Amino acid sequence: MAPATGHAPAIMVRGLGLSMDGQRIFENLDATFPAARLTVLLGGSGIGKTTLLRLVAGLLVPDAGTIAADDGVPLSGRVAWMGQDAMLLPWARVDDNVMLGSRLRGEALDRARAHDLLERVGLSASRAALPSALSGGMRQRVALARVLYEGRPVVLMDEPFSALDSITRLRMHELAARMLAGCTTILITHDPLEACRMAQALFMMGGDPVRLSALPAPGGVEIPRAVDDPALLSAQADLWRRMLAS
Ligand SMILES: Nc1ncnc2c1ncn2[C@@H]1O[C@H](COP(=O)(O)OP(=O)(O)OP(=O)(O)O)[C@@H](O)[C@H]1O
Repeated sequence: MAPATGHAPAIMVRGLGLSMDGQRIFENLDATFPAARLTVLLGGSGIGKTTLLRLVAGLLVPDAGTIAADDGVPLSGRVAWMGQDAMLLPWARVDDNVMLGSRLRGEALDRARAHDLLERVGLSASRAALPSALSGGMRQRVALARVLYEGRPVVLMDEPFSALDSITRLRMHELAARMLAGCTTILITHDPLEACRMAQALFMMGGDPVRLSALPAPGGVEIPRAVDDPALLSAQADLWRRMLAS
């Protein structure tokens, strides 16, 4: 099964300006998120990472500037979102949670696709369960299946694995990297290991006004990288130094 439908565009942010409650968040911010790659976005707490993702998702409207796909087609309707909280409906079964988007849009439910995705995330046996019967890691796997069910070429992930234990997190990296191949993905994380395992492009957000600085990703587009890869370990140490210095 293809991981996503539609062309995965590059996303271009140009001259972005935003203030909220009298506080300037962005001023003349530029960034380019490459097509069909997983971009990791790092940066200190409160710098504006989630706000940038919300702007890309169309959940917020900027005061100035543009956010556009490089193919000229509007981003609207081409974006899926996954956050730290799985945000499952507690009264709906796992498979119904995966198909929630179809139900909300009044479309036919693609049960076969939902079940296939649940199998791929290792949750076939739980597809009729309620979310309350699942662990945190299982809930995040349902959320991943739901994002993939949407088949959108652009996927925005706001610290999706941060609430998971470290082993489950490593497993989620395997799954997400495999299943998001071909999508234009932006992943926010505070975890240097996650950044170095997953990034095909890596940006650090910081400064006043806020800017995005490109950092070298550990090399190669094959992700996730092995936790003991020397290039990863060296990049991770470098990231820790940068984060401690910022
Ligand atoms: N709805 C809102 N109204 C007013 N200010 C907001 C709103 N949402 C966010 N902000 C402010 O915008 C700034 C950026 O917040 P944002 O959540 O984007 O940061 P972040 O980098 O994602 O932080 P963290 O890593 O802690 O999640 C913060 O100063 C925050 O207080």
